[in-house]
Amino acid sequence: MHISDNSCCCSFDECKRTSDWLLSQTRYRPKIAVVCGSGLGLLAEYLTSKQAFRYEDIPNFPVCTVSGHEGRLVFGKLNDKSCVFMQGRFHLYEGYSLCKVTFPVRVFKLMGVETIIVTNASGGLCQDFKVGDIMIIKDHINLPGFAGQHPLCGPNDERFGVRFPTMSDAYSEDLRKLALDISSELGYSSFVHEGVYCMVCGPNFETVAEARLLHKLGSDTVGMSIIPEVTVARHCGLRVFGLSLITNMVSLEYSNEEKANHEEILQISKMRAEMLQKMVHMFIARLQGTTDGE
Ligand SMILES: O=P(O)(O)O[C@@H]1C[C@H](O)[C@@H](CO)O1
Ligand code: HPA
Repeated sequence: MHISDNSCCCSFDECKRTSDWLLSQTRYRPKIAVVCGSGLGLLAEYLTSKQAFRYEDIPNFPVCTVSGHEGRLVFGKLNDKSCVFMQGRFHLYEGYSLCKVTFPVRVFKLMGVETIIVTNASGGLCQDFKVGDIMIIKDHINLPGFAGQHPLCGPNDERFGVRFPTMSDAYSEDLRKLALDISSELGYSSFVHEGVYCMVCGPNFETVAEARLLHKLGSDTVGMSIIPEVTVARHCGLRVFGLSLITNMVSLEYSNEEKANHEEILQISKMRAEMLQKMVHMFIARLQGTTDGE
């Protein structure tokens, strides 16, 4: 029998080695981490007193291979709070194992991070959504997980979390409520929704039949990321908040001439980055229990 073993590259000791290296290179001790999705690296722009590391310079870190993902880890301050932003993430379709895809989450945990904010670009399936809308992730459908592509497969290391973690409360209700309040204060309520995100492996965009299936399953949006990160974050006890930008509407009809493409997705992300930025910044400012000394 084949037993997948993640201990090769993402064991506790490997994560600790990277975490110790980062702690030795920066005086920041962030309690908040933000993962920037496709074209959303601008979210880190307003950090003050920035200190950035290229992924290739960080021991054990994977590197980004997709455009719109800069590949930099940026530490800095937002509203007097230390934060670390990942400008670029890793995807299963790039050929990385899911333990590599989620490696930074465990490194953050060992560095003392308590809350992780994940963002991404996704295709809209819910017919009430429009391109440019923002979805607060309420729940998810882990399709690769159903098919055995799961970041927690293999021996479980209890130092990170339990063998059988619960996922029914993956996206903190308090944090979702906070984000809804902020959207209303910013006047964004007409284009901010709550919904269910579904992950596919990619890299191809969905066929019409697949899109119809995902819609029928209860997915409001579909994308190629976030869920492995969220699963590993919950496994090791981090609080999770997720935002997905609807960069395209997925075709549910054969007659639809519009086809999703990565360049347009990046264009929409850039156009809406400022609004996401405002939401994320206000959100961080209001996060309880994240004040720090450094
Ligand atoms: O990292 P995210 O999920 O934002 O990236 C999305 C999914 C694909 O990587 C890419 C498709 O354009 O954008
Ligand atoms: N499908 C899958 N992933 C995506 C999409 C999509 O339509 N848009 C952005 N990421």
